[in-house]
Amino acid sequence: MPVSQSELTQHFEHVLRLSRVDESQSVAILKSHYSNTFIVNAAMEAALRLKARAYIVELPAFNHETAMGNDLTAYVGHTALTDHPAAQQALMAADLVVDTMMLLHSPEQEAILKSGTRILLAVEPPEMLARMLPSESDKRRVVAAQKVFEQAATIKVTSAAGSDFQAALGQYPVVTEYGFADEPGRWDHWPSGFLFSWPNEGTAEGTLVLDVGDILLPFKNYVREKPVTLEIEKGFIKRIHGGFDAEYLREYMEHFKDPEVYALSHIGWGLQPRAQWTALGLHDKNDAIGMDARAFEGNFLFSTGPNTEVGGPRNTPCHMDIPMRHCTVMLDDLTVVEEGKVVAPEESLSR
Ligand SMILES: O=c1ccc(O)c[nH]1
Ligand SMILES: [Fe+2]
Repeated sequence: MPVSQSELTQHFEHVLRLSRVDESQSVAILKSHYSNTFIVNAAMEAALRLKARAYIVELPAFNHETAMGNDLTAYVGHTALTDHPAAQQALMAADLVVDTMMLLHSPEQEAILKSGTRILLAVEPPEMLARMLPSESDKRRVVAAQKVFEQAATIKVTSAAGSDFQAALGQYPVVTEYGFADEPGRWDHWPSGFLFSWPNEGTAEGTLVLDVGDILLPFKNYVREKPVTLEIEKGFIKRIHGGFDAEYLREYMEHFKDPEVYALSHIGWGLQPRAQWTALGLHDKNDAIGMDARAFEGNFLFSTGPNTEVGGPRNTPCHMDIPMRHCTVMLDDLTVVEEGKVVAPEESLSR
C-alpha cells in the first residue's frame, strides 16, 4: 500500500530516535539521483524534528559495464564514493549517515565506520519500511542470537532436500542487523532483523540444495522448476547443477570472469517475524532489493562473493544472497533453526 509522506516521516523519527539522534548529533543524508525522494525528505524532516544538524551529500550515480540490472545489491563494493576522498570526509564528519544509495560491501563504508560514524541503510520502498519498523525488542532478540553465534566453533546446515553443509567459525565477527544504528561505528539496515558471520577461510564444505521456493537475489526469483545443487569445497562453490535456475546462476556468475565470485560470503539466519517469504512476489524487480527474503524468520541465508564487510580481501562485485526455507541450522550441538523454525536461543524467539 502507498505510505504518506507524513507517516514515513513519523517512522523515520522513530528509527532515528532509536539511532540516538538528538540535538547533539549531525546527520548526513547520502543520496544519488535514483534515491527515493520520499525517503530522503522523510529522513531530513525527521532529523530536523529531532533538532539534529542535518545535511545532504549528493553523489552522481556510479555505473560499470559489467553491472546488469538496477538492483543495488547486484554490483557491490565499487560505488560513487570510490576514489572520492572529499565526499568521504563529508560523510565521516557526521555522527550518523542515512545511506539511500547503497555503500554496503564497500571498503569506503568500512573506513567511514572505523571513524566512529554510524551508518543506517534505507533503500527499500516505504511499504516495507513501514511494515518492518524496528523495535528495541527486535534488537534484544537478534543480540541474544548473536551471543550463541559468537560462542560457536562450527555451523552445520541440513535439509530434507539434501543440504549437508558445514563450516568452521570464529575467524570473523558476527554481524547483527536489527534496523537502527545506535552504537558508535555501527552499520545497520532498515528493514532487517537477522544476523550472520563468515566461514573461516577455506573451511566451508558440503552441499547446499536450493529447493523449490528458495530465493535467488538479486534475480528475485523463487526456485520453481527443480532444485539447484551447489557443491562447496574449501570455501568455494565448485559445481552448480540442476535445471534452468542452475544454468541461469552459472551463466550469471561466469559473466564476471572473477574466481572470487564463487567464494562463500555471509551465512546466518532470519529473525524478523514481520518479514514475509511471499512478499517478494508482490514487488516488481526494480521496486526493492528484497529484504523480506533476507530477514524472514527461520530462513537460512547464505551468500557469495565479498568479505570486505569484515575486513577481508575479497572485494568482488558479484554478490548473491540466497535465503533457503526448511533448513536445520546447528551451532556446535545447539540447534537454532529446526526445519525452518527458530527454536533457540529462547530469548531470540518472537512471541
Ligand atoms: O541488509 C543486507 C542487505 C544485503 C546484504 O547483502 C546484507 N545485508
Ligand atoms: Fe548479502
